Amino acid sequence: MASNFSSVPVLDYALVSDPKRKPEFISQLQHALINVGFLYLTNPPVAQGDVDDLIGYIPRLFALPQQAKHEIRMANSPHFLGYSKLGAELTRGETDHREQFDFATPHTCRWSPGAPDYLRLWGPSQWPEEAALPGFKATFERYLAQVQALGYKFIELLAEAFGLPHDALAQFYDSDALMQHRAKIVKYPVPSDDASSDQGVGPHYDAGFLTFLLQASDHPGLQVQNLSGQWIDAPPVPGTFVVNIGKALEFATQGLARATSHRVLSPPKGSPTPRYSVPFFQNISLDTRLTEHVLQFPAEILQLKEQRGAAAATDSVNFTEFDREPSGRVNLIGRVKSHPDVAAAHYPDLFKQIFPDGLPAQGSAY
Ligand SMILES: O=C(O)CCC(=O)C(=O)O
Ligand SMILES: [Fe+2]
Repeated sequence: MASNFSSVPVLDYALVSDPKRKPEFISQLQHALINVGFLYLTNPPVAQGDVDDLIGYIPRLFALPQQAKHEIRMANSPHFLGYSKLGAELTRGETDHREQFDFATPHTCRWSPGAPDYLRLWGPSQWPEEAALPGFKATFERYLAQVQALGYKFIELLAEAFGLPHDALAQFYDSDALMQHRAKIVKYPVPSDDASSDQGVGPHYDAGFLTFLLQASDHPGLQVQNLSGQWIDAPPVPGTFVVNIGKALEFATQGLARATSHRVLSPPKGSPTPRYSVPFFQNISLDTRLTEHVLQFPAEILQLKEQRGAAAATDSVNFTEFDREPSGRVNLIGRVKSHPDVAAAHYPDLFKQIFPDGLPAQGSAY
């Protein structure tokens, strides 16, 4: 195996704006995309003041009275946006030990009766009452807009790293107003002394194009699976994002950009504080069928993939339907599996297809 990795590479975004050093960045990016599928980004173009403000809000968000969180529960939302209480989510059929709020960039739902179900996947966020957490919504929206802009820029850099014109992947997006990207604010609580599982979130791949993860406390726990199947730590590094590749981008780049399996372990028993994180998931247009967009890569770039070698078999959640179905449908199926109770309320037909025996015993709290 030519290119196994034992740590996650660190790339400095400041190089991008220095014409002399940008080629260095592009070459490091090419290596990280093809061989690792994860990287740390230092000096990201997101105001540190906004990041710090967001980090300050997170414990207060989770400390809202249970009733205030219940009012914005995900079960209210056909868009799978809102609050999920501890243990409400499944990965590989196992309960994840995390509490979370799903928010998204602004979007007006385009669905109308008779249109495909998957157009309902995007719509407005549910925000806590302004008086309960003054300034939180504005801060988080400011943060999301900056990470969204970074995401589009990063896709251009990725195209360059793969020898394509910088706008080669623009075909996967609609205009800004028609797009929606999603971010979660997550709390991994310290397990109680008698807890049997340390699954914060089980081994999985992300679904979309790129994920930009802010590790918002100093707890390690994120682990990334290398080519031989070992779990490599990706601990928090202040001032950085962890960037990784989703299955849709892997498919769109013919496997050049590697989607890498990862998981999060709960904080150790007895820790004084929980772990917090904010993953931002960059989506592609809901209507895109990936098989209809074949990118033409230079032969010497495609060769780099052959040199990488194959990844060991993994039992992480996979997304096999990508090639045939519109991306919105692939995503909707993923959401139904993760949040069956929300699906039962809003997508009863699809729910019955996927869970013919009804709600699983766990993961049905909201
Ligand atoms: O919380 C983290 O550090 C990572 C979360 C993650 O991988 C996910 O939600 O997809
Ligand atoms: Fe993930």
